[in-house]
Amino acid sequence: MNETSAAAAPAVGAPAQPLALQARGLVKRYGSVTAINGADFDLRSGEVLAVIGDNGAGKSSLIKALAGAVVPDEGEIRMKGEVVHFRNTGDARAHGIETVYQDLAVIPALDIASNLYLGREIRRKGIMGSLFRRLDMPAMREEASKHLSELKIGIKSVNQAVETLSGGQRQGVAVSRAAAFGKGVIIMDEPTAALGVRESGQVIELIKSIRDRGIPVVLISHDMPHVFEVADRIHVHRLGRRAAVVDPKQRSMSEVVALMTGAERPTDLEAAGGA
Ligand SMILES: Nc1ncnc2c1ncn2[C@@H]1O[C@H](COP(=O)(O)OP(=O)(O)OP(=O)(O)O)[C@@H](O)[C@H]1O
Repeated sequence: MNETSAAAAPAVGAPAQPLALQARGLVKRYGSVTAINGADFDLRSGEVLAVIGDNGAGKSSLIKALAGAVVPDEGEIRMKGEVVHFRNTGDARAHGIETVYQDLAVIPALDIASNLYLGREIRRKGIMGSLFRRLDMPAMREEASKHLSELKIGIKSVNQAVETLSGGQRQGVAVSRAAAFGKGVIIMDEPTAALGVRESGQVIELIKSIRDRGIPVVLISHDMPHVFEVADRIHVHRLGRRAAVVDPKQRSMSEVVALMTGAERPTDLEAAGGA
């Protein structure tokens, strides 16, 4: 167990730390399809929680509910113990939840600094900003450089257009944007799916840097080696709900895949949400 997850597990007798993000009994139906079928979810402070499951298991629907992109029909979501109601992604963002989707949502023709501050631009001080809505580009560039270097993303200039970057670097910009604003939770949906080996490795390092800064990360991934490299715990999703929470130090990759497909049954402790 690493230091951060050790910190999340309170000593015997110590008051339990509220979970960074928690859900109980979430349900989401689309007509006759039940995408989320009574799902529970627990994210501890300072951990990387991998969410895995077969195609159609309902991972994306769960994550969308946690990110405000889908409003569940039933169930409860809490942040640090407080019940929250997300009507849209803006509500979740206002609570510090940032999501990096697979399709990234970066604008290739814009430079890195503008991409980082997309929709949250810094305006110039005084009347130029308040009335004429002029952007404070120097401030945005300076801040953008700081965010990139904090995560050790090696990009020469934030004036560079995103279309000139490699896939891994683009992913780095999207992750930096999430890390710059996601003070509560960062959710990443298949961040390495479209990347090569070296670039995937860089994204895994980024996830570790974010955890090291104390921000918990939810990582949806089909890539078991990545999951086992970076996750503190693994949430196994099956048939629209949480089937188990697994400690990657206690289980092999093939066992976890068997839990995911239903070929193997979880222990009672794993089925109840793990240790
Ligand atoms: N907007 C929607 N309308 C109708 N059905 C939907 C909608 N979104 C998801 N579903 C259905 O809900 C189920 C769960 O889908 P979801 O995308 O959440 O699964 P997933 O585990 O993320 O799958 P994958 O790994 O293939 O992306 C599927 O049967 C899917 O077809």
